Amino acid sequence: MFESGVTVADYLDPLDDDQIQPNGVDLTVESLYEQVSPGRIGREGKTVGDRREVAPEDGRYRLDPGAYVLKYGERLRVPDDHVGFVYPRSTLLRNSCMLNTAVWDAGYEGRGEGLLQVGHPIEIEPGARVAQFVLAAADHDGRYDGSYHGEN
Ligand SMILES: O=c1ccn([C@H]2C[C@H](O)[C@@H](COP(=O)(O)OP(=O)(O)OP(=O)(O)O)O2)c(=O)[nH]1
Repeated sequence: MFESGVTVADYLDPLDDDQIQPNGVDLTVESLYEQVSPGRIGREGKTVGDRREVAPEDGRYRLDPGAYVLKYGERLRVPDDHVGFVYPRSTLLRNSCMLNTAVWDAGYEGRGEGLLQVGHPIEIEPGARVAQFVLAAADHDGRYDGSYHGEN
């Protein structure tokens, strides 16, 4: 079962009431980055490549097609007995863009990141709502204790 937006709101900060949706809570864009050096995924361990922050122009990001790492504006926590998912706002899809996301583990806490893929030039304002976080009831063995715990 998925929790209601009002319940999900208990696990995010900061938050305005207009971010609370029927089935989840909207996430905003805090900052965007272009990756400038390779990362690595080994059988043991991982590294994330270096990044260059994208600067807004006249109060908005003017994004050409490409891949951008997006840092969300809200710090969130995935409570016990739950798993989190982030979905893009459909307006992104309708504008030929996509936000790629992964699983948000029980016990994770932090200001997470996603991959914004821009298929057609788009303008996005810093602080604009771009995604929605939902929480589903779930069994789990242990809690997230990886290197991204408490990030950002
Ligand atoms: O789109 C997402 C999905 C998850 N997370 C956060 C929450 C999650 O609990 C944590 C770690 O995600 P995952 O387990 O997929 O990363 P990993 O590459 O397997 O890292 P680790 O080895 O630390 O588990 O990152 C994000 O920031 N963005």
